[in-house]
Amino acid sequence: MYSHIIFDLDGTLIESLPGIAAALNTALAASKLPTHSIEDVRTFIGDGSLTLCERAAPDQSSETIHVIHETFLAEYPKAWKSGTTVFAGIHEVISELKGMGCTLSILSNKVHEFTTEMADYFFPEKPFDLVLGQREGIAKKPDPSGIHELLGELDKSSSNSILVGDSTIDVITARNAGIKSLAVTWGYHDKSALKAVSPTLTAHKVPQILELLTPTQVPSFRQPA
Ligand SMILES: O=C(O)COP(=O)(O)O
Repeated sequence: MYSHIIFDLDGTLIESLPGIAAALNTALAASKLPTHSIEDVRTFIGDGSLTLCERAAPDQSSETIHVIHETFLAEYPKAWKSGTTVFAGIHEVISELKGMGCTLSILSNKVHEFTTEMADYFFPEKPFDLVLGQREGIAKKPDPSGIHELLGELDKSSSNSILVGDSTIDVITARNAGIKSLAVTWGYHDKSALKAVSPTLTAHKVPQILELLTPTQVPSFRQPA
C-alpha cells in the first residue's frame, strides 16, 4: 500500500482541455495566427504553457511566442472556470484515499498560481497536503525536482510514494525520481505512447486507481448498500 499518492492535474484529475483550448485560441487569434481544434490542442498539453504556445505556433519568432504566451496567461483565468470539470469518480477516489489515511499531493506543469487556485476551487475540502505547479527557476516535469521537494516537505519515502498521471512525461518523471508510476488512459496521451514508456501500473477507468493502489481494501463507495 502506498502512503503517499502524487497526482498530476490536467488530464488526470480534471478535464481542462476546453478551457486551455479557448484561452490558447483567443491568444492565437489576437496575434492573427490560425487557431486549432480541441483535438490538436490535446496533443500540445503536458509540458507547461510556454511549450503549449510553441507547439500551437510553430515557426514563429520567440518574440511572437512571448506575446501569445502573455495573452494566454491573461485569458486563462477567464477561461478555466467555464471550461474545466473534475473527471467522474475522482472526488470519490480522493475521499476514499484520504479516508484510508493516505497523504495526497499534486505535481503539475501548469503555472503554480493556476494549479493552487484550481485545486482549491475543484477540491474545496482541501484533501491535498501539498500542491505544486510550475514555478520560475524550478525545473518542470520530467525533471524529478518537484517529486524530491514533495517527498522532503511531506517527509515521505520514495518506496511508499507513487505518481498518478495521464502523460508519458509523468511516467518518465516518476522513473527519474526513483518512484513508481500509475498511468491513466482517460487523459491527453495515447494508450500506445503510455505503454511504450512502461508505467508500473495502468488504470483505464477512474475506480481502478483504488483497486490498483489499495488491492486489499474494498472502497466503501463501491460496496453494495
Ligand atoms: O499544463 C500542462 O501543460 C500540463 O499540466 P499537468 O502537468 O497538470 O498535466
